[in-house]
Formats: sequence, C-alpha cells, structure tokens
Amino acid sequence: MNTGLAELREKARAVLDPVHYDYYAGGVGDEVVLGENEAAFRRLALLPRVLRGRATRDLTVDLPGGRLRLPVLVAPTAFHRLAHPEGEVATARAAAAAGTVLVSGVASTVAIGDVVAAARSVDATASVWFQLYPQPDEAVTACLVERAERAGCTALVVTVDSPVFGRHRRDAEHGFHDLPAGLATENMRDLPGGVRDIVMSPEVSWDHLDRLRETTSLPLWLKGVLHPRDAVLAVEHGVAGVVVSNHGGRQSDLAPAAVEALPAVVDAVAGRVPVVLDGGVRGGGDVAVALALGAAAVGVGRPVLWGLAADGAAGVGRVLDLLRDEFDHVLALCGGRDPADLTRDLVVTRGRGVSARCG
Ligand SMILES: Cc1cc2nc3c(=O)[nH]c(=O)nc-3n(C[C@H](O)[C@H](O)[C@H](O)COP(=O)(O)O)c2cc1C
Ligand SMILES: O=C(O)C(=O)c1ccccc1
Repeated sequence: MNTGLAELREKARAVLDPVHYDYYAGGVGDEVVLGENEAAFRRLALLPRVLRGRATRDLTVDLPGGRLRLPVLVAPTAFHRLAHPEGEVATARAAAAAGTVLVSGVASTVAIGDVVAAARSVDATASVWFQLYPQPDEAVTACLVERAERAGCTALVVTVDSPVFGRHRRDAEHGFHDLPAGLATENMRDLPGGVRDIVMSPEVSWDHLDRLRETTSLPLWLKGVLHPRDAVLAVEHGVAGVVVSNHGGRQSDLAPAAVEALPAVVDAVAGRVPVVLDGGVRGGGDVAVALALGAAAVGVGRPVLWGLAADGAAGVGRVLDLLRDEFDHVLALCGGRDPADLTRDLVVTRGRGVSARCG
C-alpha cells in the first residue's frame, strides 16, 4: 500500500469509534475476498517500456457522465457522516477539486441535492453520479432517480451485486445495525408508500433494469459485474458502462479478486462500453495495472473513508493527490504518455516468467 494511504488509515483508526472503523474496514464472512482484492494486485507486475515517454503526461479520461482529470473516481460508500461531521459534503468538495467524479451513494448521510451543490461550489462543471440499488417497489426506484436528476447528477450507477445484505461479522459482533441518533439516510425520506429503508431483493431482474433505463436519459452504469456473460447482457440491455466489483469483499466471500475478474469482462465487452474496476486499489501502481488490463478507470472506496475520517475534505484530497502523483510516476516509468499507453502486454504474473512477445 502507498505509505501515505497507510498513514491516513492509521490516523482514521485512531480517531474513529472502533465500531465505525470496523464497519468501514470489514468484509463478508471470513474476509477472504477483502484480503484477496489487495493481494491479487501484489501478484501482478508491469513490464516497463523504454525510450518512448514524454515530459508531462495527460491523465485525463472521458467517460459517459463526465471527464476525470485522473483515472480514479470515488466509489460509492455509505454513511460518510460517521467519518466526519461534514460527511459527503466534504467528499464532494475534495473530488471536485481533484477534477474527478464522486459516485454518491443512495445511503449517504447528506441529501443528493446538497452533495451536488457542494461539488459545484468548488467547480461549476463538476460531475456527481448517483448510485442506487434497484428497489423491488419500482415507484421508489423512480422517485430516487428523479431526485438524482433534479439534483443535477450526470450518470446513474445501479448496484446489482446485492440480492441480499452482506453478512459482516465485525458488525454482528459489535451489534452495529443502525446509524447513531442525528444521522440518517437523507435520500430515503418521503418516498412512495412511506418506505424508509433500502431493500435488497433477489427478485430484481433485467426487466427492472430495462424499466429503470426507460425512466431516465442519464447514462446508466451497472456496478457489481464479475461474470463475462453478465457483462455481455449488460451491454445488450443498453448500459453505458460496467463496473467490475465484488463490493470491496462485502457481498460474496466466494467471489474472485476484482482485478482477477477484470480481463474476462474486458474481453467480453470488447470495447463497446467502458469498464471500471474497483476493489483493493491502494496505490498508483494498482491504478496502472488495472488500466493495463483494460479498465478505463478505477474506483476507490475505503481509502477515501480513511482520508475523510483523518482530515475531512483535505484528507480526501490527499488520497486523490497521492494516487494521481503515484500513477503519473508509474506511467512515466512504463514509458507512457497517457493511459492508453498502458496495454495488456505489460502485465506479468509474478513467479511465472515473462511471455510478452515482440509483435
Ligand atoms: C463502508 C462501505 C460502504 C459501502 N457502501 C456501498 C453502497 O452503499 N453502494 C455500493 O454500490 N457500494 C458500496 N460499497 C462498495 C464500494 O462502492 C466499492 O465497491 C468498494 O469499497 C471498493 O473496494 P475498496 O474499498 O477496496 O476500494 C461500500 C464499501 C464500503 C467499504
Ligand atoms: O455497507 C455496504 O457495503 C453497503 O453497500 C450498504 C448498503 C445499504 C446501506 C448501507 C450500506
């Protein structure tokens, strides 16, 4: 892990209530996938290319829903006000200042309108995307989509890896089930039927996705795809992009490491839509490896929460700065001028020799 990120994590651990630290840090079951997401990156190496670089590199990536000044976006995570009193307002300001996208979760502790306003107060052109779980009551889903549109979000991220709630052992041991008094999931107020809670339903289907897509003109990303066949279905159902993710090891503890699932999804999608990877990205080298394997960008979850807990918007800014700076450095070391120079032939599995050919 980048040492700056490790320091921020330790500072976060020191300042957070241990119950909340464990909520953020924990995974499902035995936390096998949680560990594997990071370990799988350490098993991969990048072959440098020589004598082809340039003095300054262009890190910009254009995605449906916004431009990123570095190929790192803020993955949706719940309950930012557990980390810092300003919560998602601070995260939004930092993401906007860094020139990247915040994917703001439906389970935010600040209403989406206020999150977008915070981002736009820093940069009037900032893009905020809204993440939601398709609700079995489609009137609730439609209402959430309308709120995101009215707030000015520029894309929707539909999370589909959660047919049931993840079983997080650390939360069960602490008895952590509810937000403390004074904090609430602000997007979940005044919904049709008096609904207040996010529902995870195994009955949500591709038909729900089709109907959701018909209710909005926003680009729609599907988050939580691991099987290449699902990636193909996602393209056929008209998504604008796919997020390869195992939810940071918080849903199935039998899932593969996210970066190990990436190449097959990239191949299946075959360039028709961009693919974003999240899970275990802990440094600029991980960003470079994911891009070389075909990701257009990566998402970071927990490191942003550590930065937020450690130092509010400045801490989140530090996380994004560290990742940008380290990614730029690794790109230079690979003889890269921009992210497109990171190609799959550069990626090597440690301990298995180098099989790259000179074609
Ligand atoms: C505390 C926490 C809360 C999360 N909440 C959500 C959520 O509400 N919606 C969602 O799609 N993903 C959620 N995620 C998953 C992240 O979007 C992302 O997939 C994951 O954190 C990436 O892994 P990383 O933490 O190793 O970077 C959450 C992750 C964490 C750690
Ligand atoms: O904790 C999570 O991983 C998560 O996705 C979530 C979902 C709904 C409410 C709060 C968190």
